[in-house]
Amino acid sequence: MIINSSLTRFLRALWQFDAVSLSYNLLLNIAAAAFEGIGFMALLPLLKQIHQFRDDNLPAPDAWAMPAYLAEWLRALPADQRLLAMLCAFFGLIGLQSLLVTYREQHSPILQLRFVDHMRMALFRALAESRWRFLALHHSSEFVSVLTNDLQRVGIGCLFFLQLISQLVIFPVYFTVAFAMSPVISVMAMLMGVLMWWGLRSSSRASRQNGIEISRANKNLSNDVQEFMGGLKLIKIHGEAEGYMQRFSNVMADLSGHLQAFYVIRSRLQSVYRLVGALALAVLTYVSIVWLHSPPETLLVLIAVFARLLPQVAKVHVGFQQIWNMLPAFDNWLYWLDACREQRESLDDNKAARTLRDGIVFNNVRYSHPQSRQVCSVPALFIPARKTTVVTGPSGSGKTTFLDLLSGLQRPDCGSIAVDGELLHSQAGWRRMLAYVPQDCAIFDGSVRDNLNWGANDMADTAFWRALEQAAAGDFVRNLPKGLDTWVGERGVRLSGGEKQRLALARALLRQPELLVLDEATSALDSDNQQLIFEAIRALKGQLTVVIVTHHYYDIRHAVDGYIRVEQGSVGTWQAVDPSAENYIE
Ligand SMILES: Nc1ncnc2c1ncn2[C@@H]1O[C@H](COP(=O)(O)OP(=O)(O)OP(=O)(O)O)[C@@H](O)[C@H]1O
Repeated sequence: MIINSSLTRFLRALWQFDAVSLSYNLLLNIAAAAFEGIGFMALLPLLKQIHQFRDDNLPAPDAWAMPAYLAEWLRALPADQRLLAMLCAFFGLIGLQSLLVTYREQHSPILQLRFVDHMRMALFRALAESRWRFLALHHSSEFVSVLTNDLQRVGIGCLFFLQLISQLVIFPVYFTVAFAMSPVISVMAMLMGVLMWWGLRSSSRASRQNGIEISRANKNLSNDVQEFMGGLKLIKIHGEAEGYMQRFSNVMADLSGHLQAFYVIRSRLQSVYRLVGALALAVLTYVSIVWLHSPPETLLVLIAVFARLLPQVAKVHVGFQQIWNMLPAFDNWLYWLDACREQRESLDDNKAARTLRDGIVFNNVRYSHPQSRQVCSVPALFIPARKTTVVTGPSGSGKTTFLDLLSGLQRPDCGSIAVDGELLHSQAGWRRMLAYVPQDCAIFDGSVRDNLNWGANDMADTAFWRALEQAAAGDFVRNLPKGLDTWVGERGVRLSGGEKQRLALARALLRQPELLVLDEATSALDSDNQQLIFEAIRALKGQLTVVIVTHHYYDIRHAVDGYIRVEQGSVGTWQAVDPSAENYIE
């Protein structure tokens, strides 16, 4: 039941993806099967007349299993030419069929690859559009595993499914040929096949359960690899590699165990089919000769049909196992796709940015992290536009949480946040108005230019250099071996911490934001570099709204207009700064 509903969902998704291509693939399969069947039918009169073609004692045209005009024409030919004509026809039909099969074999993998790409893109998009609150609750390895391992398995399963169609289509053709030769034997063979299928039905459940275990083991492996790679530097420094090796070895043993179990299910099935198939063939041959006294040519065709049919039945059964095994991976994809779509944000990020005129008002806002008792409350706060505000408070007091609310990443549980009098979460284009520089500044593998551009390629170099100068990063980028085209490595490993943060600030400024949010963006800098950034922020004073979290608030006093104090999850009001006061923030 569970298997069937999963299969239905899979088929629906494939159909909805590209009904035309799927139908075309199906038609190719039917055509190839029909030609194979007709080729086989051509064998029938051929075999029937093998012992007759030298004399002219030919059967009547209606006994030739072909249209009467064709039988008449063949009868009129001399015996040797008749045989030659039939062999040519047989070869022609099989040739045509093999052309169709070749074409189908090319078409199916393309359809499968497109389908998997489509699934991957759908999940990517759903992830990108879902709420941060939901995403932050789940480990990224969950998504990584679905996007890589699970979808790869769905691809393999999909290919098996497309092949299965061709094998299923060929069944009735073979059966018709066999039935024309001997109805009794054919019905007996079919009953045996159905019995065998029924006897082996438990393998379907085993394959599906095994598929669930493989998905789980793959997710654990993704998780461990991600954590290992993320902490590699520290693991090496602390010499903790051995512990990880042990973890890897356990996770891999788990995964290989389940993969092996599936190979065992498959090979057992194949060997059962070989054995029972041989037995069935022996029984049918015996029945055919001893009880039914079938002529040798009928027996020959029957054996030929069953010799081809049996491996097909085995292939179909194994193909189904592969599909049952893949379905949990498909279900995983569907589960996360639906979950992400349910958490879709309604913000229309494509709307053009506006200006921030007056300021941002928080009114009785409360927010609590999911599965946590930590609450962030903002009873009444007004952040004036075009001012630079520093947010201070002890570690863990809720400063980042407050910035997440301000940037619209998190929605308040109650209360409201309004920008120029309009509710933040009903504002189209809010994200276009702001730029955010977090503690971990997310530099990705690519050139300096790629990082400034978020991988796109639509800005002039002059804009880059202007932003780099503003972020006090112009000198260091000029000194890089290839300037803007220098590769910075994975997570920017080829740059120092300070260089990464200045690059991230330049990238933020390139967006020409109305609101610039910096969350301890100078934490990795020495005092000289920090001073450079603070100078850059001072230069922006009055041009845009800046909100900056820093523990070095004394050093930035000349660059800011006001401050907000956060204590134990409670965000205070905006206070003007008097930089001349010795201890300006109480
Ligand atoms: N995703 C989360 N789920 C549950 N609790 C969280 C989550 N993020 C933060 N918290 C909790 O909320 C509280 C405030 O965290 P937050 O990161 O906002 O503090 P902070 O003032 O920015 O700290 P720091 O100065 O150390 O960066 C902390 O106690 C933290 O444990």
